[in-house]
Amino acid sequence: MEHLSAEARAVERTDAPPDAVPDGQSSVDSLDETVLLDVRDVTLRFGGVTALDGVSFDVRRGELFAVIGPNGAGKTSIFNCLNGVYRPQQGTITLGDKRLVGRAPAAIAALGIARTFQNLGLFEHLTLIDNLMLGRHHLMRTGFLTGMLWWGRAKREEVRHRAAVEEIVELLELEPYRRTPAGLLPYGVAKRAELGRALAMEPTLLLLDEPVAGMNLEETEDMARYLIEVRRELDLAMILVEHDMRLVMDLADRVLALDFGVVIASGTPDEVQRDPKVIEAYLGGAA
Ligand SMILES: Nc1ncnc2c1ncn2[C@@H]1O[C@H](COP(=O)(O)OP(=O)(O)OP(=O)(O)O)[C@@H](O)[C@H]1O
Repeated sequence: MEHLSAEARAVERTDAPPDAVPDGQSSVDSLDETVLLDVRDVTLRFGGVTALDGVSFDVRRGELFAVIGPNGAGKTSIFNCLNGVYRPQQGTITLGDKRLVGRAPAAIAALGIARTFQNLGLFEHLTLIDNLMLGRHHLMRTGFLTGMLWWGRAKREEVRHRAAVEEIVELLELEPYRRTPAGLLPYGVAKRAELGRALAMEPTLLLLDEPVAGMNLEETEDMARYLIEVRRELDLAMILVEHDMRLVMDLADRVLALDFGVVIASGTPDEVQRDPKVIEAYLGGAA
């Protein structure tokens, strides 16, 4: 299984476009300047529909980067290009020194991109712990046959993976639900378990697809707290697609706004929030 070294995960960019580094913004200034993900000029068409039209952006190591836009703007299409489900007709996507376009979803997951799903990617009949263990499947080296032949090694590997899963359970305060089948988890907890499943993959880049969709205010605030905690504890970058503007503005370091597959603004949350094009397209002139 191919894994990136810490060095290979990130390449120094010296040709960042001027709008990629906004001036005088403390939250951005404190970020690692090293680019982890570079998306250049990506165009994706479905017949006559252009879902993404020359989209470019980059995500730095440890950054929480948000993508916003009205329905049909192209947010999900970006995620599907990043994880190999869609293949753009034009453009490049680079993670560290690895080009992603043309790779299969499993190969991209093995390079360190994990994703949470809006409608939950959990196996309902499996316990929370087993769902998290499955998240680590691609990290496990012992297959059934080698497990039979080298029982001691398989056991040691299982112990190591269970310990890693328990750390995630602790981080996300999921202890009371360890043995609960995923299908019986309360909604807010299931969304957190979904985050845990993705974290169990030990990603370098986590794609968060509407992590607070359908949540009440209390659950949303809880999730925000866990995302902050994950960020503090784990060395990973996140791309957040979310309709909850308060969450985006509170958590994101930088925001990219799309409309009809075109980038209409990018910068700090404040800059994007104030951008007239965003107000018109996304907030319908209400702000
Ligand atoms: N598989 C597909 N086949 C045809 N058209 C598609 C497909 N996937 C997306 N599109 C089109 O591409 C455009 C962008 O869709 P996308 O789902 O990426 O938007 P979105 O910003 O995620 O929207 P939402 O907020 O509603 O989830 C839309 O016009 C959509 O109809």
